[in-house]
Amino acid sequence: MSKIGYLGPKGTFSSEAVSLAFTAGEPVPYSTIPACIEAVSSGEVDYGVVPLENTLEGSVNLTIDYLIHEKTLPIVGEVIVPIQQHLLVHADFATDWRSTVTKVISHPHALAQCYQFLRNELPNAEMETMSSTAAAAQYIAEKKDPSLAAIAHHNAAKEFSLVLAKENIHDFANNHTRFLILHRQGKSIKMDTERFKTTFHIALPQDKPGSLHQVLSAFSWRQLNLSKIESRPMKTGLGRYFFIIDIDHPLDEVLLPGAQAELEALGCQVRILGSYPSFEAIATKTTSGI
Ligand SMILES: O=C(O)C(=O)C[C@]1(C(=O)O)C=C[C@@H](O)C=C1
Repeated sequence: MSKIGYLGPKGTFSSEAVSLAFTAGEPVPYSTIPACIEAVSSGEVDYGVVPLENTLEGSVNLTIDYLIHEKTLPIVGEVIVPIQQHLLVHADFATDWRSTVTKVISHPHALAQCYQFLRNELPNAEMETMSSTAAAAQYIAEKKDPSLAAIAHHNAAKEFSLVLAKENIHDFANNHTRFLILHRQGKSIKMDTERFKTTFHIALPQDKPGSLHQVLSAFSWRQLNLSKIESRPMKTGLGRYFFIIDIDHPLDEVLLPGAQAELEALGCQVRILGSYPSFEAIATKTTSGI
């Protein structure tokens, strides 16, 4: 049975992504995203599921940078998960949370996704970050303190016997996170989807005017649709960036190799990070409206 690493503990959105992407396998929790990527790289687990991008908060830079600068692993799939954030408190203090809660704990992305809610409903509460939403839930369950609340998935409430003091507290209804599935040898996985993507990592030649324009033309005249362009610092000096480009197309024998050859002829360094199925999950629990 395959082992699947994810950002734990049980009850995170990453663990939800694992159960949506895999019908079988043994999920293995890690306390950080780099630890999960390292476990895939060393062969401790077969697959890793890591968050990459959220519709409200943008990229998870830690994932991108670790994958590019530390351990480059093939991307073999992606799963897009609807994100519904809830305010969790200990069951003994479920009714008075508005007057008792002075600290809200969660993953930084989750706190940011609920910024307006926190400003309006708990304007004086302090925010504290933790490694994951479920780690925050576990912490407040252990502390059993009326001044503490966590923001997390409803599975975390179930896992740590907490109650949902307020449901669906994310500021915008269209809240989704993209998770990447990694495998050391690039072993592909089957997903129930028609959509395939290929991700290129591109380093432009230094200080050449119009290089980015030329890169984009290599895709545009081939009518290849790009679903994301991300620039991240190369960490070698100010103004030096690399690009991660997602193309809405599987790796074929003509179009993408042609685009790659054209980019290399322009002096770019190109790596294909993966060509993979993209599965979009639907919400498992209905929203009560925001
Ligand atoms: O803390 C979790 O539950 C995670 O899986 C991490 C994470 C993230 O990195 O953005 C994943 C999805 C949500 O956007 C909030 C947090």
